[in-house]
Amino acid sequence: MGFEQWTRGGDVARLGIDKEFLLGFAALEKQVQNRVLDVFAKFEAATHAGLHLEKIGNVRDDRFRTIRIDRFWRGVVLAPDSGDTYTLLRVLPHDDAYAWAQRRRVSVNAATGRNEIRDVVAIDATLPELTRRAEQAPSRLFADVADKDLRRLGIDEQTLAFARVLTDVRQLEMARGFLPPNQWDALFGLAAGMTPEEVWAEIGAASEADRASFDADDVVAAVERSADRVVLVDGPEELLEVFRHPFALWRVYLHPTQRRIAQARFRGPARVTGGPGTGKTVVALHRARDLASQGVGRVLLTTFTSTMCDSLAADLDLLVHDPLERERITVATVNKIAYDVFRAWQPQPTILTDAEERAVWRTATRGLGLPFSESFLSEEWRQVILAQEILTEAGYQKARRAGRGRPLGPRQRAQVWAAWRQFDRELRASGRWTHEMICVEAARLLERAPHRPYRHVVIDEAQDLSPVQWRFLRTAVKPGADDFFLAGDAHQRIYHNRVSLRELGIQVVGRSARLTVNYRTTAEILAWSLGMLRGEPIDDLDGGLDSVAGYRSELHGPVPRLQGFATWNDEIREAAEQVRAWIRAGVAPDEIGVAVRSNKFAESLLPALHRLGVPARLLARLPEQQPAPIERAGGPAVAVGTMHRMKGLEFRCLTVLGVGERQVPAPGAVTPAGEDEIAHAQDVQRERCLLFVACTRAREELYISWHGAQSPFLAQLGPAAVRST
Ligand SMILES: Nc1ncnc2c1ncn2[C@@H]1O[C@H](COP(=O)(O)OP(=O)(O)OP(=O)(O)O)[C@@H](O)[C@H]1O
Repeated sequence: MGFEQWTRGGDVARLGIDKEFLLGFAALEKQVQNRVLDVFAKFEAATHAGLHLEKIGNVRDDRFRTIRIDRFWRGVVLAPDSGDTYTLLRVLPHDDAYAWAQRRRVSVNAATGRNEIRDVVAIDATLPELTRRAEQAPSRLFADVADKDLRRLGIDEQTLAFARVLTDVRQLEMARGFLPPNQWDALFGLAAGMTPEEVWAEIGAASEADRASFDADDVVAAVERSADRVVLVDGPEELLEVFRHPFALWRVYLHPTQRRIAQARFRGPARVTGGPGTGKTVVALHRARDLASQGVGRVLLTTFTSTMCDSLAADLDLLVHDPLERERITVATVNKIAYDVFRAWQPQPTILTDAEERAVWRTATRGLGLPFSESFLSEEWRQVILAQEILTEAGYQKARRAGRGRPLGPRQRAQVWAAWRQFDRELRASGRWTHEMICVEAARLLERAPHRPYRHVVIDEAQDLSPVQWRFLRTAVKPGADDFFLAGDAHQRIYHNRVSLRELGIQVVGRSARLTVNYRTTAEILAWSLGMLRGEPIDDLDGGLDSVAGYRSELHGPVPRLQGFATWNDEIREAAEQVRAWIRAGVAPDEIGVAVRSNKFAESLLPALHRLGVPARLLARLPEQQPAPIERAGGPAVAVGTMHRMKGLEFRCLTVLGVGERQVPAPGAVTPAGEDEIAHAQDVQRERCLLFVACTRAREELYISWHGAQSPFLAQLGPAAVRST
């Protein structure tokens, strides 16, 4: 074994840090982590004469080196043939580090130009057995894909030979650890039913002209193109910054599609869609930073609950280091921004609670003897009168009521208008306001103001904003390039709001991208949860229908466990047992969530879990769309909350309780079919989406139970581990 001195005439080197290195680093004990930092900070500065890279004997690729961390640990480093860009690949125990490097080879992907490392020994060892099985199998996994398409997607000769003998997607999944990663991604996309064109776009394949410039031996150029896997740092401070939050991979490594959208320049409003856990929030955060770094004007990063805003702000603090850039970004709920604008005009508005609002509608209908419920009137006001900014009865008589179901004749419209006038008078007389009225007023104020407060607005969970919130935001930003950026998923709509972006003057046509790779949830939980939505016609906010096709996860774990019980108490007992089992298995209590449909269930659950020895805290009860502080009782505790409260959160393990026929869909949240068929169908769909949202908060394990008969949403689902007690 030879030694290579690290000092190179005082040149300052650049270090690349591979995603796997950072993950390995995160798992080390603090003391060893400090040693790693020490070694590489010095390595980076190229001043420590005693440091050396060690060549490895018996290798398939002589660009691998090891570096000593301490007696036990070694780093594996990719050294360039020339130049000073070294990439930290792995941190492993001594013998494993050598074995790892001896089995592998680096190459440059022909489609993406990025670096790929494959386990040559594993590929060679697996191929004969797969070939033997393929000869007996009736069909092959990629029988329908031509060689030329595979090659265009960057599949090289060794991987092609391997792909051709695959007969089952499970074989491909098992090969994930040893095939070159970009090529594996391309094959996995094809196996998931994507067309070669879709895969081509998703892997971030380069244009023909760029491909021609790729040099298969130039691993340094390839490292520079590998931003999804390797982050390049230029000094010890940058190195320290990356190592400071080793679990937050999303800060440094983005999927090529995520990066493209986060950094793109758009002529007008743009949006990113995608299933749960595909990194839409991550894209919104990176985009907010990117826009702030342009220095063109203020950026608003917003969503509809303050719990989610708190988490956006915390993540933004991790992501943005430049105080000037951070200062340019405001993170606040839409209601809070509107409220601030409003207060400049009227300092102390009194806000109506939900219960008070219902009482005012009740008084209006009773006083006028009208045949409408409070909830019907309140929705008619929000979804039609406010949404279309209707100011006169004549305007309301002519208004389109798309999606409102129950038809209203001229006489009934006159009655609704009378009720609304009464409601409005009552509120004005008592000086009270709803959030919607504040938004409307704030929008009027901004329209008259000489300047718009923001240059860019980035909206997360856009599917749940109400029409008046959209109108307010429209007035908060000057129309133009990069004015709006929306992140959202119509399948996760859990409130009543249905909007047409086009009608609101927010045109995203041609500036929309979709993410499909789920980073949060295992394939087992995702596939099962998606089953709930299959066939549901979900509108995409833009006059079309959204689809769940192509959503997939590369993570694996157990299938969701489902169990029915005779009583609620039996359910709670088993849930407590499940939670204790997770804690015994090493899951921290605050990485566990318990979701239920109603506040009533959540509140009864908390003391019961305490009695059964489970440390638990409540995601506090507050009116919807209000801040949700977490009640803390000291120490890490399991989070108990309603399905609504689960939005924007994620847990390693999750149980969803009370998914019975009488609880989900919640009878009080569904308009009876006899009263209004369209409203009924919409309400049922929203309840279905709510259960979907709750289930997709689970990262590794999902346990669902009910008492009595199970929810009809579960009854239609495919195989999972179901038991009945
Ligand atoms: N490029 C990435 N690398 C590593 N982790 C990522 C990446 N992108 C997203 N994640 C992680 O995946 C999880 C889901 O991301 P995020 O919350 O942005 O998804 P989302 O699409 O907004 O989800 P949902 O719609 O369900 O709220 C988070 O834990 C996030 O850190």
